[in-house]
Amino acid sequence: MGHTPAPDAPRLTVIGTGYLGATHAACMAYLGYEVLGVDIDERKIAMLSAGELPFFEPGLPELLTKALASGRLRFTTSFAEAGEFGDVHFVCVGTPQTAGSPAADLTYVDAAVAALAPHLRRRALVVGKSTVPVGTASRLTSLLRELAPAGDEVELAWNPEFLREGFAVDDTLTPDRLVFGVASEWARRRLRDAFAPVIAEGVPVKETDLATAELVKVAANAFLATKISYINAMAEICETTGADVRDLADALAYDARIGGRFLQPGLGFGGGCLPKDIRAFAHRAEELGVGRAVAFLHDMDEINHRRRVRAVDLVREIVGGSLQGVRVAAFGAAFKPNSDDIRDAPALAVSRTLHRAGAKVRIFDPAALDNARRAHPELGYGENALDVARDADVVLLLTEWTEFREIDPEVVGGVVTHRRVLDTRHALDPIRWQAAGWEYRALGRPAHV
Ligand SMILES: NC(=O)c1ccc[n+]([C@@H]2O[C@H](COP(=O)([O-])OP(=O)(O)OC[C@H]3O[C@@H](n4cnc5c(N)ncnc54)[C@H](O)[C@@H]3O)[C@@H](O)[C@H]2O)c1
Ligand SMILES: O=c1ccn([C@@H]2O[C@H](COP(=O)(O)OP(=O)(O)O[C@H]3O[C@H](CO)[C@@H](O)[C@H](O)[C@H]3O)[C@@H](O)[C@H]2O)c(=O)[nH]1
Repeated sequence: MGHTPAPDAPRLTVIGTGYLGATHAACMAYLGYEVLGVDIDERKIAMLSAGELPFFEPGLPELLTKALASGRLRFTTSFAEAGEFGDVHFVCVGTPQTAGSPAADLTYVDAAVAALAPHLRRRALVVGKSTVPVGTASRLTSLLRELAPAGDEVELAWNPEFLREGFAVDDTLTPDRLVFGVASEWARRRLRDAFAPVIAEGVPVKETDLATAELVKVAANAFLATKISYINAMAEICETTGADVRDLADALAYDARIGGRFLQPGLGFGGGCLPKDIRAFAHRAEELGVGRAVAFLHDMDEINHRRRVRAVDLVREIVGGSLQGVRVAAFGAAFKPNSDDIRDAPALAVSRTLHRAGAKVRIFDPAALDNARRAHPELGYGENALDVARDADVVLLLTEWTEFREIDPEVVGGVVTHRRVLDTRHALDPIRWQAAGWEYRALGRPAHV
């Protein structure tokens, strides 16, 4: 904790202490600020106060411990305490997809602002970090001014967050950029005060209006989702022409204008962000009468979904027909490696479909096993990769954890019934697996690879 707070540094609250908020709170305390984390979930607050992280994120437990020990980080469920304590309040609550609709569910954001506002009795800045449909900030500004005793003294800004799970600490301490959506010079300066140590490291700051800041976030996620779906669309073409999407992607990536990042073909995107964000963006554009501008996002969503369908079809092909009674070893449940997050996880979607088709699926994941078990008790689970591979008719690599990449095909081969593997993430070395007598298949690659 080598950072010294500036004497006039604002005191921060972080409302919503999930993947984003807990990371933000611990990192800001690490950077020298006095921080109060606020959540309505008492269990979460008790855990965080005791230095226990309620989710898996590399590097964050250590940072949380240090931040608590410094005395600069505390947690509470009291909005009165938050209003009394904070000069700058970051709103980090969830904005999931609404059940039965593509729209973002804004009830948590509205509730958080409505709970905080009555306790804002002096000049304060409320900063939205949650991902929201454009126009939300303008609506929340009116709500704040109506409910806050300090009235016009309370301002709203938008500071969208771009961190990736698995890299959340680094992405928070050294982000690619900061985006500040502000409506006044005072708000602009206050936000700069709240990020002074990050800005001092040379991180670029883009200052803009509230609507643009809201849009930057969904535009970025829509672009990333489109890039992934683009290469997966090419995988579909490869599958019908006998071409190899792995070689295609590698060849495209040499062109610096295209680049190889987010061009990994495979089972497609999942998680608590990209899927729901592209749906909410398309929906919001339709509400605004400009749906045609981003109508392609519906196609991106469908391409993404078809990868999951294709993976199941390929399992059928590999086992030669019916899935009834087929024993499947599923390596992975999390939506990506280095995370325990199973929100819209492609891996679990495939396992669930196979289970519904009569297969006997057993899953192992290094971090997401408990979450998967809780959410899908109907599926089978094992304590390690070898355990779930025992007597399997086919092995599926669904989440590309390093542990799975490095697994010895000879050792796995010793416990399965049939040496057949489907690599949905292009994470295994086909030559090594084939040399060990495995029939190796991968999405978007010809059977002989
Ligand atoms: N997870 C990420 O990597 C990430 C990255 C960038 C942006 N975002 C965005 O950040 C937001 C939060 O995402 P998350 O993944 O951290 O979600 P999450 O579900 O992990 O956390 C949300 C937290 O908000 C709390 N909460 C709900 N209502 C509340 C209220 N009224 N008052 C106080 N707390 C309340 C919940 O109890 C929960 O702890 C979303 O808008 C998401 O799109 C997430
Ligand atoms: O080339 C690729 C890259 C990613 N994925 C998949 O795409 C999903 C999303 O991956 P990633 O973007 O790394 O994870 P998130 O933590 O969801 O982060 C995204 O969503 C966050 C929440 O909005 C943003 O802050 C981040 O910038 C944005 O990358 C995962 O299922 C990956 O397996 C691919 O299939 N191919």
